[in-house]
Amino acid sequence: MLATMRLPELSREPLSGSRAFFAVEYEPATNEVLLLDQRLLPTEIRYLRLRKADEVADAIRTMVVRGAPAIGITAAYGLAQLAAQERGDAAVFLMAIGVAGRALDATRPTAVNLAWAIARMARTAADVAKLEPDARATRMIAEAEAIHREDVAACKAMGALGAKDVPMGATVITHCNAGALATGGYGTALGVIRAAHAEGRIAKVLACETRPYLQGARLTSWELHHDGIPVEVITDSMTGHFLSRGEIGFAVVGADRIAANGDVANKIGTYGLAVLCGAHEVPFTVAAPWSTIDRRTPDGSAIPIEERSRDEVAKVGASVLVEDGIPCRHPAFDVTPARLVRAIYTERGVIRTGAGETPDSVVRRPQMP
Ligand SMILES: CSC[C@H]1O[C@H](OP(=O)(O)O)[C@H](O)[C@@H]1O
Repeated sequence: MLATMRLPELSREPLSGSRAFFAVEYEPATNEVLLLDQRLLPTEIRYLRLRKADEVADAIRTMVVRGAPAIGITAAYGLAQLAAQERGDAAVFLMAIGVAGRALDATRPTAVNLAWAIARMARTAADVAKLEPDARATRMIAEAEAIHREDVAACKAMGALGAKDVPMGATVITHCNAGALATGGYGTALGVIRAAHAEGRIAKVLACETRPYLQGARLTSWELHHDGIPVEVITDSMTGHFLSRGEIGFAVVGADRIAANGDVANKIGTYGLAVLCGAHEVPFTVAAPWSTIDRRTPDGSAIPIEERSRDEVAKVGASVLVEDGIPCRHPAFDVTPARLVRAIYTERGVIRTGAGETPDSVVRRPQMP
């Protein structure tokens, strides 16, 4: 694993669409997976060059890269990288992809995009297993790049749809980071915010700090500030105060898994924000690619909630907040019931959960020509 302190040179245009920064890219010339180490933001910009699938799995597990779509794309590149390294026959190739896929799948349980991307790469592996090694690798890399490109396109499509619902001159609140740092580029909730800002709809964004891992304070404010979008950081405990004073007009967050009935798993603290938005009649909305929707999960009660390390609650950097030996709980996600969600913006259309729609409503809707 090598590191560089500046945007790495790439042999082609970044698929993220940004020359400023990216969460994940693949470098075909060296067969490396490039990751911005988000654990160090905002104080240090450091890119890691990963050369083995087990390094990629560790990077997802330790949140070098995080965010539902971004970890799916990263896992896809990890499998493509392995495909370029594995020279054995079809059986050996499929065994290697299967072992690595299971290791990647075990890194984080809640974001369904991870399992979705691994399953898609496994199907490709089965299709190409009997080809010559170079041809196999080419197809696997192309599939991972397609997953990446599709995610960026989905972010822009859902962004445009969600922006239409943002009231002119709104102060918009968002929780955690559902931006370019959490996706292949542009962002889901921050995609809605970027599109609404481009249309002159946003007065400012309130970014919840998002304890305990602080993705809002460390990542969302960093992204929006660098994009010239006015942003203020508030502590999670301040949301009720600003809602009660009528200072927030719209809420949009990301998602890690959306159940068949429209229940939404997202970063811990999302449910409380949704309840407060409901109490103050502020639209609470979600933006997510279709790969986040898991129609095999009937409702939110069936979504596995990742429990992360005590230390992510008990410590911030070198500061110890909780004395050793005192237990801490750390569910990394919670579930917001569909009844509290006004709308879910996806690249396939808007699920008007506030009007009783579910993901199936979009599937059944005649697609625009
Ligand atoms: C665009 S989905 C981002 C989603 O993922 C985050 O979780 P984590 O930072 O633990 O990967 C958070 O739930 C975001 O809304």
